[in-house]
Amino acid sequence: MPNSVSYGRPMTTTTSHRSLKTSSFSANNIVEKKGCVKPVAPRAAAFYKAAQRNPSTKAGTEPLQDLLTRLDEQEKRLSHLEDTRKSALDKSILSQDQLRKEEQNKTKLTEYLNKLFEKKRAIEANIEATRTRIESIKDEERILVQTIRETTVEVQCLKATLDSQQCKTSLFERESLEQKQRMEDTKGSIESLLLSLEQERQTRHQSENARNRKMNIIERLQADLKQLQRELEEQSDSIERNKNENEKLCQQIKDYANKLREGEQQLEAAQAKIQMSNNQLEASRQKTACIEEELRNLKMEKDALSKQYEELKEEESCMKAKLNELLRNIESLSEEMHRLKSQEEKSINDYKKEASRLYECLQNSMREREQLDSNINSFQEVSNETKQQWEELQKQVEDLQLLISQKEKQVEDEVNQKNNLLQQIEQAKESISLQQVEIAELDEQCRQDEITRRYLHNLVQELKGNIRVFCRIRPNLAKEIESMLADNITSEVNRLSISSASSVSSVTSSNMTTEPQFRIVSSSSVEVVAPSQRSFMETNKNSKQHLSKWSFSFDRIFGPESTQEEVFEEISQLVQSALDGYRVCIFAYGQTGSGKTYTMLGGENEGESGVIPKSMRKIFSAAESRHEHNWEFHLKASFLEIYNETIRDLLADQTTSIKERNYDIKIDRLTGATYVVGLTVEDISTPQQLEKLLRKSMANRATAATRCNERSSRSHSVFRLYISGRNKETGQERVGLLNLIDLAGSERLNSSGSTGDRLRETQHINKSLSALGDVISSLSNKEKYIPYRNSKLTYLLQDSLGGDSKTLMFVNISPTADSFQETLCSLRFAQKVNSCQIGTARRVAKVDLCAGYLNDATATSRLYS
Ligand SMILES: Nc1ncnc2c1ncn2[C@@H]1O[C@H](COP(=O)(O)OP(=O)(O)OP(=O)(O)O)[C@@H](O)[C@H]1O
Repeated sequence: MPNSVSYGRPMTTTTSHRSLKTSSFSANNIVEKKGCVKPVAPRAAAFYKAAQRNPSTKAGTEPLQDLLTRLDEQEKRLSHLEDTRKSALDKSILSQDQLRKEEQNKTKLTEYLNKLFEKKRAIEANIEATRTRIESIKDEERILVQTIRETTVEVQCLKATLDSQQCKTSLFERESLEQKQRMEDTKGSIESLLLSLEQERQTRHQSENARNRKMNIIERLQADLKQLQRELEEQSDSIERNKNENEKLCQQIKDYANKLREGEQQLEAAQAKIQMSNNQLEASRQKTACIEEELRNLKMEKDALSKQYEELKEEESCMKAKLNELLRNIESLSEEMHRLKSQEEKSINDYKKEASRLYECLQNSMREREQLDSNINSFQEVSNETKQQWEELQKQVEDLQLLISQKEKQVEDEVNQKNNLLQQIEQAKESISLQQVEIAELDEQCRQDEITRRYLHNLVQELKGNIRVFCRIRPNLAKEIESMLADNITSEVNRLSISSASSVSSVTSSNMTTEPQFRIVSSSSVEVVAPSQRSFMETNKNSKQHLSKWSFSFDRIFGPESTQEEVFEEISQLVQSALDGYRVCIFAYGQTGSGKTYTMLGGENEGESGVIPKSMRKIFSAAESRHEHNWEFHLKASFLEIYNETIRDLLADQTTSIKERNYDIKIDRLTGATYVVGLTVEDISTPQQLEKLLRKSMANRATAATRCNERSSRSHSVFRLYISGRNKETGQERVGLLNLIDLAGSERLNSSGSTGDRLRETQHINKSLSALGDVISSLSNKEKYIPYRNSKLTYLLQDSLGGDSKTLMFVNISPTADSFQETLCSLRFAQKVNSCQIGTARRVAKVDLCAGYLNDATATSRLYS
């Protein structure tokens, strides 16, 4: 036996231990490949016994014993290691068996994979075959598409034929329309109708022939269409067959795909098994690793075993590599399988798409066919309609013939009626011409009347004198009556009995010692009775004027009971004369509170409107009535205030610049017309516009209060209305000017008690009023120089105060005792004015160029155009 050991000669004690160690190491070296080791412990025991038997060695027994014990221990350890090695070897054998089994499995798997490859190859072959089939189907499809295209072309040709046919039909329709038109033309006369009917019949005959020819063409076309329909049906059958084949192929592809799916499943199962073997291999690897760990502890003693184990390991790694290669192969295979599968799916999808496209083509061709069918139907309908229309036309022709005969009758009747009407019109014309002559005569009479009226009016004016004075006594105001009662003055004002204009009347008072008394003797004269001598002397100590009675004569006296209407009635002719081209000036003169503004503008209540609004209404209505006689009037107005000899524009927007503006008065040298530079002159075409203008001017009037009254009473307000008229018929032109002036209060300086600014105001007022008196007196005296320039007021009214103009002055009287002295002054001033004779009024007409008044291109156009 190779594992038997020969120890030779016995060793010395000193070297025995090392020898033993060496022997023990050598024993390790004699481990055979199969793992068989000879036991050495019994030999140590024998050696130990022999040593005990030998007395010479007795002294050295104890260390030997120790050695032997250790040797025994070593031997035990060795045997233990031997056992471990054996078990490891067994395990290794076991793992080798497992590996072998795995190898077998692998070979089986390889075989299985080979089978799978074969299957795959078969599937590939099948796919290839399917592809070739698909190709052939595609070819068939191409042919089919070609056929469809050809069919489409044919259908298009057919459509074109149909279109041409439709064109022909429309031509036919047009022809029919033309015929209709011609038939309508024949309505003019029966002869032409009969002629055209004859033509129509011929045309109809021709068109019937044409229609028959067209019908033959249509029938031929219909036969062609039927033939095409049959071909289309055949093609659709072949398409249907192709479709069935396609479906079958789809089914086969589906089966192949199922088989492929099964193969994949099997492959997956094999992969799962490989995975299990891998797991087992991994487990055995772990166990081997454990053994390696143990062996590593004994690596010095178990080199041989390690070597063998290394060899095993190498083998294992080889196996692993093989296994990995196998796995890789499997993976590549599965990838290939996937790729093939995706390719397959793609080709299936492509095929499906192609099939759906083919199906769509089929649908389209079907639709086109339906369209063609419907076109044929519509064409048939159209031809039927044309037939119907033709019949209707024939019927209409008959109806028209009937209608024409009826119309002829109607025309005859109408001609008779027309002749009758013409006769009537002739008669009417004659009567109209007679009436026109009458109207012309009447118009002429009217014109003559108007001329006479104007002549008479002017004659009256001249007789009355061109400056006239009206006196107006206002009634006592409520507050005045109250204050008189409070002062225990028994006023008999309420019992005033003022006679009418014709009868003598008196304004009496029960207490004659305090109250003035107005006694209106006639419509043109008034007596003023002074208050008591005592009270009069008290207030006017230095005055020698203590007469108890004064008589005054004016053109007209208006008592307290006189209404605004009565007053205006008296002046309306004067106002109206402005429309006839006269310059008219109406003043209101009197002390503050005497009723000037009431007379000129009016009171606060309705129905109390004064001269200005009433004049405007009169002018508007007169202009309207003259419109019938071809007169057209154009009105413009300005409104200004003269305060402290300064002009203020009452129609201007009261901005600072305008307020502080110094307006200059200019005279147009050619016409003699006065105008204020920069003054607002507004067009007026309605009474409403005038009302608006008056409201604006009132709002603009200064309102600084004085002890006597408001500032408005301390300024002169001048309203000017520029009138230009033209007769459209005769071409006559007239320009008139109406000045309506509310003068400032005429009270004397001491009575107003003014000082400072108020004193200056009063001085200015007195100056301007005396300037007015001077101008009137100069005019009356026919002086060479008329002092117009002494005040702004007279300067402004220069063109309206003079020989050519008409002037009226209201002298307004307050009935209170306090105002007696002022009343007297006012009456005296008015008396003076009334005694003046300032010439004959003259109408201003544009044709009257010699007068040169208001005819220049500058001032006149500014004011009147
Ligand atoms: N005829 C009249 N009938 C009724 N009331 C009148 C009449 N005349 C004037 N009055 C009233 O007398 C008052 C003073 O009149 P008004 O303001 O017209 O005087 P005036 O002379 O214009 O004064 P001023 O110079 O301050 O403008 C007003 O309340 C007015 O209504």
